[in-house]
Amino acid sequence: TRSTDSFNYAAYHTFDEINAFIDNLVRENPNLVSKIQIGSSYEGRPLNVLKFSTGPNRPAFWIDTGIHSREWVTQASGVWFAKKIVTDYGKDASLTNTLNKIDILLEIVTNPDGFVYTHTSNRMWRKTRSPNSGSRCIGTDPNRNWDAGFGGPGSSSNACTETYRGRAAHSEPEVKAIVDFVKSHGNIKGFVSIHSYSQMLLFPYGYTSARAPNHDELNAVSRDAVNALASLYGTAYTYGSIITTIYQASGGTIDWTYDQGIKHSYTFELRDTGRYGFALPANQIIPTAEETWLALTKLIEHTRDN
Ligand SMILES: O=C(NO)N[C@H](Cc1ccccc1)C(=O)O
Ligand SMILES: [Zn+2]
Repeated sequence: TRSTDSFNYAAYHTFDEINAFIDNLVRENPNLVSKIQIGSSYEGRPLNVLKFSTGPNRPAFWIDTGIHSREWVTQASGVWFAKKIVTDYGKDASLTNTLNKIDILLEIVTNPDGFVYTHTSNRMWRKTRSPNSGSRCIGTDPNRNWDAGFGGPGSSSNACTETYRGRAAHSEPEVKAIVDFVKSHGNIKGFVSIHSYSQMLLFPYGYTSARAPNHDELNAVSRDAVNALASLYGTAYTYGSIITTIYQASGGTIDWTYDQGIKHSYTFELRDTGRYGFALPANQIIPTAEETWLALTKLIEHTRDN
């Protein structure tokens, strides 16, 4: 049997277990999956991206999970998405159509230093683990470190806060690696950064109340996506721009990708709405991943076809 067939998708896993899963998936699917190391974390861990591709020089759709390390249902969902893609290619018409036209790029452990820290030291760690000169406090919020309204309202200059933006835009190697990859790839058409929790589907902007030029398109696609998500287990999501739906936040991932020209940029906030929060029980991993995949499929199809 294939190792990734016996992997326990209904449990939370360590960084090493997820990296072993990644290598097994690549080995089992050499004609569909490859691993790209886009850089290294502050503490020297690999930043690994899975590439699902059936042909060269294609546009791509990016998904990242786990940029905030404590949001464990997101990395676990990323693992499930990876297995779903290799399972459904050649069987599901929509996914097969997608992968015959565009690539899917998936970074599962986007903040590995923080993720290891949540396993070893502090389950509630959110930020990176880089030191801050002049402070005893560790870490930068990787969802405030992007060069998009960087340093504006909705981020903190205090290294001891959860939303510390960092000494400069792209100061964090985990962020810089994605910035460099997006720029060098040059043909990423859709970008989704997955967080938990709140049950929301969000689109730009967070750093300004200005409407995104394609706001109506983003809103309509989000509506379709949350309706698809709810169709499975009835999980209710809200949706809208970051600043109107949650709060003002500067230096966020998808504001930067949007301003790079990636007009199909979204952020998910997965289950739940606060009962368990970041400590979502493992028995909700697969249901969460299944319903989220239905929404992701809508975003991917729209990007593929537009
Ligand atoms: O932390 C989370 N979710 O885990 N998201 C919030 C809200 C958010 C979402 C998307 C972009 C910017 C801001 C945050 O403070 O970063
Ligand atoms: Zn988050």
